[in-house]
Amino acid sequence: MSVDVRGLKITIGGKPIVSDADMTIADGERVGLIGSSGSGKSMIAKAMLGLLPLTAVTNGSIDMGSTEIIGASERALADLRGRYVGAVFQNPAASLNPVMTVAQQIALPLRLHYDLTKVERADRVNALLSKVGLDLDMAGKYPHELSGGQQQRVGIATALITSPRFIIADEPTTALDSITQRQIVDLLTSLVDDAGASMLFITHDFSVLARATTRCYVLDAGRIVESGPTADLLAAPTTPQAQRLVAAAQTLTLHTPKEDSHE
Ligand SMILES: Nc1ncnc2c1ncn2[C@@H]1O[C@H](COP(=O)(O)OP(=O)(O)OP(=O)(O)O)[C@@H](O)[C@H]1O
Repeated sequence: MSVDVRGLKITIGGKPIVSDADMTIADGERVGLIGSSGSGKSMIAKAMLGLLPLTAVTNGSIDMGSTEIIGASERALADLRGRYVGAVFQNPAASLNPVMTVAQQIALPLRLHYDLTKVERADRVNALLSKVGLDLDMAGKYPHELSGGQQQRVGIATALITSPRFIIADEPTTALDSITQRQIVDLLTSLVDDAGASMLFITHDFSVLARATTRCYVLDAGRIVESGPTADLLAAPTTPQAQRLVAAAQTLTLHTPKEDSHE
């Protein structure tokens, strides 16, 4: 699904959080949004999901597969989130429901938005468990019984269970160690590509960005200051803001060790 953001402006309590942001994500494209802490990345993600705080004033346009998000009804937004847009968040432990089993968690979007039998739901959950690399005996476990990497695999399965056309990944690997980061980035990108979906991948780490995306936007203090192919931006950033981020990333390079499992 394509996403077209035009002149997005978010203000909270009179304070500008995002100013005149323009972004496009083509159907099937993986695009990054990078910026330092507090630059407004999550606010853009929340605006796309229709989940901004009630105190936020939003202007501009977010066209998502021909649906205008800004000003859409709660019902339209819930339907869009449930069926067409999937989200993976930073802290899997906090975004999973602690009293739901893995299977219940993954099946929840299906229960809320689709009229399927219990058996059909279980079949889809089992298929997705294997796609995200979790054993079927994980289905009955609770989040606290899983490692951080396994929890994020459940988060990815929950985001993908309805076969969404657009995935928003908001710092999905920040809470993980570097080996697990690499596995989760590779898993997410391959599942998104297999599904032919598009993705916005938010991070403050250029090395993760290089692995996850082909094109990216640099956000600084709520403004998009640079954009282009991720490899070019990483090799030759032109704005001082992007140059600072790249320099910081060079000291925090993703490890590429030989061993495969560290969960
Ligand atoms: N609920 C809120 N009410 C008021 N201001 C908020 C709220 N949430 C975030 N902000 C402010 O909005 C700005 C952007 O925050 P945001 O979470 O989008 O940053 P970010 O780039 O995602 O940072 P990080 O990388 O640390 O997650 C910050 O100045 C933050 O203090």
